[in-house]
Amino acid sequence: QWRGVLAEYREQLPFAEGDTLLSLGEGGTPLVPAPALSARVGAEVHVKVEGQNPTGSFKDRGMVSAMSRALNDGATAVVCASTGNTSASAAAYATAAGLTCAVLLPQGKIAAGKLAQAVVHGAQLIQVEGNFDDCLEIARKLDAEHPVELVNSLNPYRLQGQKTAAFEVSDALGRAPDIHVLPVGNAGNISAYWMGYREYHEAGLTDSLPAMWGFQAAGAAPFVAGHPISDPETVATAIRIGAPASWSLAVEARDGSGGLIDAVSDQQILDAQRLLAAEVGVFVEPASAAGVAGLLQQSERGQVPAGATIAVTVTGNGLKDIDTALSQRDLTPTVIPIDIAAAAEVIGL
Ligand SMILES: Cc1ncc(COP(=O)(O)O)c(/C=C/C(=O)C(=O)O)c1O
Repeated sequence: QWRGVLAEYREQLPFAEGDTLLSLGEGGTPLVPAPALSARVGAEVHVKVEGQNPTGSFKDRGMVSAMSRALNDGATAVVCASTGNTSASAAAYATAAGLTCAVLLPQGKIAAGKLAQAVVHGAQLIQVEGNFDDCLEIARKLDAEHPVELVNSLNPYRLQGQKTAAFEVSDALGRAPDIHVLPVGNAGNISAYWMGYREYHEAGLTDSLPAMWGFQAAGAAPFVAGHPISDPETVATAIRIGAPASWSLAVEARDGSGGLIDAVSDQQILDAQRLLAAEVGVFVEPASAAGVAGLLQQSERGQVPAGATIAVTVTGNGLKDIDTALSQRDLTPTVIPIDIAAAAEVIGL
C-alpha cells in the first residue's frame, strides 16, 4: 500500500520523528512510456502523469508537505493565491488537517473543475479583480500581517514535497533522465524537480543529472522576456502568470542543469493536448501540455538528442477544464433510435 509522499520519502524530507504526516494518497503516479511521442521526436519519452494525484494535479505533493508543517506548528488557518490547482489542493489538504483555508483567485480566469474543488472542500473563496500576480501580492501581505500560513510555493515546504516527483522518476527509470521537460508558471515545480534530482545524485542514488527544459505560454513568458511581464495572457489559465515567485530558483535550475526555458504558442499547447489524448491516451488540462508542446518544438528544431531518455511531466488532469477541451472539437452528436442495425451502421460493422 502506497503510504503517500511524506512517509515514502521521509528521510529526504524536513519532518521530525514526532510530526504528524498527512496523506490523501498523493504521489506514486504513473510514468507512462509514450511510443507515439518517442517516434515523433526520435528519443525515449516517458510521461509522468501528475493528474493522477488526489486533487488531480502535482500540487498535492507540495501541499501535503506545507499543510503537515502548518498543522504541526499549530496553525489554524492557511491562505494561498492560485490559478486554481493550488487552491484545489490547499482546500482538500486543509480539510484533511482540520484547518480553515482562504483562497485568492483571479476573477473569471479559473477552470470550472478547480473552482468546484475549492467550493466543495469548504474553502473561503475570494475572487480578486486582477490576475494571479495581484492575488499573490495580497496573500503575501496577509501572511505577513496576520496569523495565517501562506501555502504558495514561496513556502519552502511546498518545494520539499514536490521534489519527490524527481525521486519517483529516478526510481522508476533506474536512473535520472537525460532531459526533464515540464510547463513553467510560478516556477516552483521546475525548481523542485532540480532540487530532487540533485539530492538523489548527491546521495549516490543516480550517476547523472538531467537538463531541465521548461516551457511557458508565449503570452505569459517572463523567463523568455528576461523580466516579469504585467499582462500575461494564455488559454492555459493555470500558467497565466507574469511574475513567477520562484524566479531565482528556476534560473538556477535552468542554468545549473544546462537546460532552457522557452515559449510555445497557445495553438501549440492545444495541439499537444490533443496529441496526448488522441495518440498517447492521457487527458491533461491545457497548461499541462506545454511541456509536450515544447518537446515537439525542440524536435522540429533538431534539438532533441537521438535516443535520449526523456521524462515529461504533465501536471494536471484534463477533467479540470473540459470547457476548453470541448471548445476545440465538433460536438454534433450521432443520435439513433433504439435500433441495433442503426448502431451497427454508424459504427460501420
Ligand atoms: C496544471 C498546471 N501546470 C503547470 C503549472 C505551473 O507550475 P509552476 O511553474 O510550479 O507554477 C501549474 C501552476 C498552477 C499554479 O500556480 C496555481 O495553481 O496557483 C498548474 O496548475
